[in-house]
Amino acid sequence: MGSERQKHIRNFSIVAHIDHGKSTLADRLIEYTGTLTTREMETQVLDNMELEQERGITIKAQAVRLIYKREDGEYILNLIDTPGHVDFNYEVSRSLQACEGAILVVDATQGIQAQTLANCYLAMGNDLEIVPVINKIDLPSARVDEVVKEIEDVIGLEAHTAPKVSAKTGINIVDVLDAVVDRIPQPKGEDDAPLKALIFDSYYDSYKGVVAYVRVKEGVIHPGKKIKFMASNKIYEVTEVGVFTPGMMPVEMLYSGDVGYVTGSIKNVRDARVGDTITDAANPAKEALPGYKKAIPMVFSGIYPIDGAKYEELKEALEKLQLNDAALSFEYENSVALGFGFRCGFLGLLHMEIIQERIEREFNIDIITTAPSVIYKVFRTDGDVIEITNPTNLPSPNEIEHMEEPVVKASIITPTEYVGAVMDLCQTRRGVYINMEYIEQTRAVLNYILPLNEIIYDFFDTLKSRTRGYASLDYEMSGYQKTTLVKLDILLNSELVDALSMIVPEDRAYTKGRNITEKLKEVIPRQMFEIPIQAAIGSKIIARETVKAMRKDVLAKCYGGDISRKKKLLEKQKEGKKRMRQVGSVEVPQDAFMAVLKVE
Ligand SMILES: Nc1nc2c(ncn2[C@@H]2O[C@H](COP(=O)(O)OP(=O)(O)OP(=O)(O)O)[C@@H](O)[C@H]2O)c(=O)[nH]1
Repeated sequence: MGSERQKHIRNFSIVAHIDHGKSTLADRLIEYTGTLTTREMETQVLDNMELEQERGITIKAQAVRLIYKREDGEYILNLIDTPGHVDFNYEVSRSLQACEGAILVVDATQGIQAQTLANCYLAMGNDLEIVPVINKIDLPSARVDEVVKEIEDVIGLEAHTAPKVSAKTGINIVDVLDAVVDRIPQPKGEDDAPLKALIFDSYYDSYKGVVAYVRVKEGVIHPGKKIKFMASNKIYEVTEVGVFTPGMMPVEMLYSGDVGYVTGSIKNVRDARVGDTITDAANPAKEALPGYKKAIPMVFSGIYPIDGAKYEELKEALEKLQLNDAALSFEYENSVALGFGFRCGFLGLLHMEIIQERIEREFNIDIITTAPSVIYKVFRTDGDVIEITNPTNLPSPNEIEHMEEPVVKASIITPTEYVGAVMDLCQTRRGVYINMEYIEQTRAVLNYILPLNEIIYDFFDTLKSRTRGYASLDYEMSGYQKTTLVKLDILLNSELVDALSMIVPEDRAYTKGRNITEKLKEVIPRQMFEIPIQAAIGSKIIARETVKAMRKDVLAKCYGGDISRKKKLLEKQKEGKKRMRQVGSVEVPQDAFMAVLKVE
């Protein structure tokens, strides 16, 4: 039946479509329960990564303990924050496993959006109690009654009694706390059973070592205890356990039902993987907690240091990032054009951009990223099937029987007036229409099968611009489909640049080749000699542009003998050079590698 203590614990997450106010609501809950003073609040506390704030999205799941006092007693509410972007669905799912319930925030001006549905289904799949909360009721454009109806009709959750709040102004926030206490079940589990604690997040701290965020399901955990990580089989002694207030506050013991952290001078996060179960080394549990939905990288690209000497540094940076990011994968790769680097696997394009930015900002390494690729399956004529994430490794056409590419089931919610525009976009991206449903006659849910390759570049941006920002997108992997694909190569000054090769559908190769050569012509600066830019399939050239030779030296601009000015100019030129990479005989700017992706 659970202990007296557990009656006063609730573990919950907040899920929502992006921008529906999850972080703002979390802040209000923190503020209301007095976990932080208003001054400490300043900015949204749960989004505390610098990058995250700039992009306004929640990336890493975090936790905070709220103390809520009301007439019938004092409750410990453990709030576990979850990310809202499709790239990070895996983090949502692992956070949800640590909870008994979830608040589903729906923006009263926007209603149900694609990720409202996706996150809600994810929570339902984890058997969580879902508490809908209608947010932004302070806005004049709020349509509370309609949104209640949408939630009831589309999701099938009772929503008349849902808290109707403004996370911004604080209206009715207490209703949310009451709903959490009254509707979300208390945790179960026995303190005297063998320890089972689920790691739902972790990060590397240079003083404490790996800090594992845990939900204790059974048993207790305290400093001095020898613990075993069931997947890695590693044993450590606990040095500290604690709770999030939201800073880390050490406590004597974590009991079953608790959410907190565990440290143990763990040097390597691979020993304490997210999703693993911690047990008692002396009295181990018979089996681990059911595994998480594993994060599988979907998008791969090469990352190379601009300065080849920084290869080791780049490796260390990736290792460090991996400590905090179970979904990031990398392996050594070698490119003729770019030298030593790494083939990295990401959840999606946003994830990739975030990693790139962190390498440059936090580790101060200038990098070149090559065109992202999905995982292609190549069925060889000799009967073997291989998986390709780097176009360079594609066997020659005569060795290929056929190829398959990954596809996703995409679900797009749009106001009905943009249905035509959305269908048109999906069509040009090789989409296959499945069906369309209506939400209250004003909006439509369009379901398509789309090649993953078509949506990893700029699908989302294009969708947004074609629907004036109103459409929302969610997608899930949906297997592989047979497609006729070819490798498109780019030659600079007649030399093949392996890092610019990409795999494209055969019927798109010509257009793509033309667009890429045109784009490269724009981004490659003039040099001392003429540079032909060619696109080729095998030995067949399908497009060509030329960068004309430079006529004047930069110094020619300096009249007279103003040395300091000349110096400045040379200095500036050196700065510019840093972002360049010598590829064969040609200097290629870093953004050329990304620019080729952005071509339609
Ligand atoms: N008017 C009004 N604006 C709100 C309310 N709640 C949130 N907002 C605003 O909506 C925007 C998005 O809020 P966030 O809390 O960052 O949304 P989120 O769901 O956490 O978004 P991600 O972290 O990006 O997933 C911000 O500009 C908030 O200030 C509300 O109740 N009323």
